[in-house]
Amino acid sequence: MSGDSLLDRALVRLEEAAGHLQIDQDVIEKLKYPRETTKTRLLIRMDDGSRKSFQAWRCRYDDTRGPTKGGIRFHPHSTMEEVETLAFWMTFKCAVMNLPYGGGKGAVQVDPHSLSKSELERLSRAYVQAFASTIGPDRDIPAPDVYTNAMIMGWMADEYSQITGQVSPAVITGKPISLGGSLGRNDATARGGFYLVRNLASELGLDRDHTVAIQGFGNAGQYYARLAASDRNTVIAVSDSAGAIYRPGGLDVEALIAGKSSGRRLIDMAADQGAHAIDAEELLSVEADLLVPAALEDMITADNAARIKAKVILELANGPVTPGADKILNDHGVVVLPDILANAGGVTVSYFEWVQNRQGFYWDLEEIHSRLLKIVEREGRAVWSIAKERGVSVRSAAYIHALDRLATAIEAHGTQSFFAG
Ligand SMILES: NC(=O)C1=CN([C@@H]2O[C@H](COP(=O)(O)OP(=O)(O)OC[C@H]3O[C@@H](n4cnc5c(N)ncnc54)[C@H](O)[C@@H]3O)[C@@H](O)[C@H]2O)C=CC1
Ligand SMILES: O=C(O)CCC(=O)C(=O)O
Repeated sequence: MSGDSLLDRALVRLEEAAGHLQIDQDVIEKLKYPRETTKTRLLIRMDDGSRKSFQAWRCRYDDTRGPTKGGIRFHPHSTMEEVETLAFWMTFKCAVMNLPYGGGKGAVQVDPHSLSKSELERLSRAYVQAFASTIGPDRDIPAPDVYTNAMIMGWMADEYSQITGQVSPAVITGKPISLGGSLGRNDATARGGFYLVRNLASELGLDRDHTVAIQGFGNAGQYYARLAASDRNTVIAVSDSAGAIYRPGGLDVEALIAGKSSGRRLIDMAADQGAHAIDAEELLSVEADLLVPAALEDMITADNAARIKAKVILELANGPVTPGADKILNDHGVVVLPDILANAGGVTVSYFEWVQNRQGFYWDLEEIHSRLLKIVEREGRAVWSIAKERGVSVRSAAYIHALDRLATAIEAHGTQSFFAG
């Protein structure tokens, strides 16, 4: 790959995996470009009567294995390229877990914290109005991502039902339970990562009482902290967008979650916890056995990777480690459990939600957890075996596993279906 954009760097992983498989070059060519990206501006009325417009995108990267699937992000720095890269990752994530989906993603370039609740609702409804013909239960199925949540998914599902004149809960996942959401979707991203670490703990050299540092304290980070603490791990450092806190003896996770839900920043809770406020970057190099990036992409780079002391990195965020950092971590013996496997619990329980919506019959939490566990263990073990057998990183193994499935499906469709002439 020639350039150094986010998508170019993501495609490096595709090329690497392709080198390990006998795959038709047409397959690789197909996976290098998004199938369709739609861009629009959403125009909404603000509470004071003024008008504002926001750039928005939805990308359907590849639908060979099923309808495209992936979250919607509301973030002031979102770009079209970020959306396409996230949709590329979704394509591989769904294939790693063997879910019957392709990959998609969407975003609005907005700081949602600057909007009132009614402005946020109008923006969410405007997104669905703009993309009503892109999304659909058999075409493209959104879900929550950074700075979006169940409430927003509920508004979006409602808007879609109003537009189509039909109740269509399966068009969006991550909805409130009262609107057809699934039990267990709230902590599914963290739980999938937690099951993966627990299953591979002895191979990873992690004791039951290992220490954990978590970057990002939203849906993925908070639930990981809770699951880890309840399994006798010690959470020693956490961060949010305002800064990080560190206490070598362990933090009180439940108090931090309660504080965050009442609108406090982590650094404002440092004193209550007997913790030090540290530089956000310093969180990456604390003496923790496990480092969990759970914020945004490109956080661990060639510039800071050598300072990491953790034995294992669990990528709950999408794309937190750059290819340059991967090399350094590998040389230092740090094992990276890659995003497309580590954070796939979220989309897996989204799949369960979609299945339940379509069958109109809902499972209890025990069933959700046992189905998730089975898939994470099955695919996690398969990826681990590929890594050992081929002597490659866990990331390369996950890409090889996914690409094998994607190539089989692309070839089954027939390559003439997408190359004219
Ligand atoms: N929510 C989900 O189901 C899934 C989320 N992910 C990924 O997990 C990551 C986090 O997503 P969510 O937890 O859903 O988002 P969220 O919106 O619930 O939380 C994001 C958190 O990151 C923090 N943050 C933002 N910038 C930061 C920075 N520079 N340093 C430290 N913290 C920072 C925010 O303060 C907030 O605590 C993203 O990469 C997302 O794509 C992946 C799979 C599924
Ligand atoms: O739950 C989903 O469908 C997608 C979640 C997502 O956007 C992700 O895994 O990055």
